[in-house]
Amino acid sequence: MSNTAVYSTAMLAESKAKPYNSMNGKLSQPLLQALEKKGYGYMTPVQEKVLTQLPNFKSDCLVRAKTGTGKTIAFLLPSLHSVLASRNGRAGDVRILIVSPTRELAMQIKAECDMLTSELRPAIECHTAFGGTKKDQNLKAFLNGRPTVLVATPGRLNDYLSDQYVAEKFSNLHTLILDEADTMLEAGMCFSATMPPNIKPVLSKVLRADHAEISTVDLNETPTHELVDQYSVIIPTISSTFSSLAALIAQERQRKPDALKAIIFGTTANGVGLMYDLFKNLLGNEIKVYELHSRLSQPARTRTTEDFKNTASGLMFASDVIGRGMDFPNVDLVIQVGLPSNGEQYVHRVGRTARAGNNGRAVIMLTDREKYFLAVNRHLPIKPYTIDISATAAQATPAVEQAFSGVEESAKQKAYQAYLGFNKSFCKNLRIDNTGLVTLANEYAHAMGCPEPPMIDKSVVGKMGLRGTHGLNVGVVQRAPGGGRGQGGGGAPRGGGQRKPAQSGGVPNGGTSNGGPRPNGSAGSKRGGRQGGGRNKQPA
Ligand SMILES: Nc1ncnc2c1ncn2[C@@H]1O[C@H](COP(=O)(O)OP(=O)(O)OP(=O)(O)O)[C@@H](O)[C@H]1O
Repeated sequence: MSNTAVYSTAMLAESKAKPYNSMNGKLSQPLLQALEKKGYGYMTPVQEKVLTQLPNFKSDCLVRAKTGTGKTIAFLLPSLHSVLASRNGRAGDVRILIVSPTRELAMQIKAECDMLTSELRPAIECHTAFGGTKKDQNLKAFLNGRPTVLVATPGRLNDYLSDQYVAEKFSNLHTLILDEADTMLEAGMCFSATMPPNIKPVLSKVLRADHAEISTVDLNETPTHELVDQYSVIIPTISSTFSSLAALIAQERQRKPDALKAIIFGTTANGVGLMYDLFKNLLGNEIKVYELHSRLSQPARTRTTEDFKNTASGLMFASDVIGRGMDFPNVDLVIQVGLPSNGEQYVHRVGRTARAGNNGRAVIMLTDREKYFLAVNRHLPIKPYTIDISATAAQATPAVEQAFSGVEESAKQKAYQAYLGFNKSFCKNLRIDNTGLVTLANEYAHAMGCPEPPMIDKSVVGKMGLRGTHGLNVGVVQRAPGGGRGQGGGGAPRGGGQRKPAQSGGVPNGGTSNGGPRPNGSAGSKRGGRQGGGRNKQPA
């Protein structure tokens, strides 16, 4: 399903975009036929520039264009065309390697590639390789098949390349594409909406010195889309987060009572899981509520991605596994709760709405302490939210408290721990010391309805550098078998949070691996597929 063809074709035609049929004879005919079948009659600006301004389709190239403007097709078309035109290399070799920062984006790129190659006879194969899936099965299909195109995430790609036999299949590589290159290079052709200056020196290792540079973004212009109205809501303290979010969602739902489709980003996977639990209790009878983050099993992530792509309305609570590149049709609204890691992350999240020419809205909700983000990122077109939601937030408090009484204590414990871990790295910006951080986290716990601060395992406290900090409830956290998240779903407290004497020293099952300042951080598994912690290399 796609919202884009109808809009884009009309809008692109109106804006005098170049029609794809002008590429007859220059681009492989079956590729053009596939575009026509899909209803993509005109090039988006980035596609036009890549297809008409590159010295040739084999040129190294750095491309920068705003989010949601069709970069995927812009890199797939020239690389597919030139591989089809060259046709040398052994059958079964990978000719185009696309490195993607997340699994969800890898699957989306494969879908776009399959669409473009659907008219080719014989067909060419596009494979994926990413974590959370059965490696042996994927590898067998990869080795026995003819994976002309491979879309991979860095960890699994590294696995493949470290096996010499498997690496052989890459020896005739024609094109390397780094999608979302700025994240990829923290870790051919490079494509991104943002390009922080510290990435530039690394680019010279990937691209030839004479590489082409294509940008559809004025360098002084903000990379967010002009079609997104962006607002900030400043709340006095963290303790009103949940009631303010409830009030904000209620306010935004009034704009589209029957069919709001929104993504709500949180800062950590477990914090997102908690918001999902809360809002499922609060609004689950009125609107579909989804969660997507790294603590879910891969099948659950894949299913939710598909469901949310296809739904007309719903609230998706998400971490940065879908912060970049993901194309969910018709998202009306993006809400960010808490600090994004930086301005680029803010921009990419906002880019999940107003895609392919649709309008969208974005709201960032920050506490008074966190509002420095707006000053630091003054170039972003964020205006104060036009409606004062403080009164409705106060009215929403009893319902939020009631909904929290049905949320598992272990979910609150994990969200609390993740909050500490995430904000530890922002202490300086927030102008707080360790005691101040714990005070904030305890306010957050209070807002979740915890009568006292949830217990933190003493080893986690050590890893976070919070040993001896006043206000922490330190002990040895025991997880229920299987990682501490129950299988049932009835909301009864279980799992984490049982107290044992701190000196007993037993390392809890899976509870200690994410204590540091990395976003999205503590362990657990959950009904509906939330997983045990620590092993996931994916962001968020
Ligand atoms: N020429 C076109 N005509 C109509 N729709 C198009 C065209 N090109 C791309 N689209 C559609 O526009 C949407 C956005 O494209 P895409 O996901 O490639 O954006 P992007 O620039 O990579 O965004 P991001 O920076 O967020 O990764 C997709 O649904 C895609 O299929």
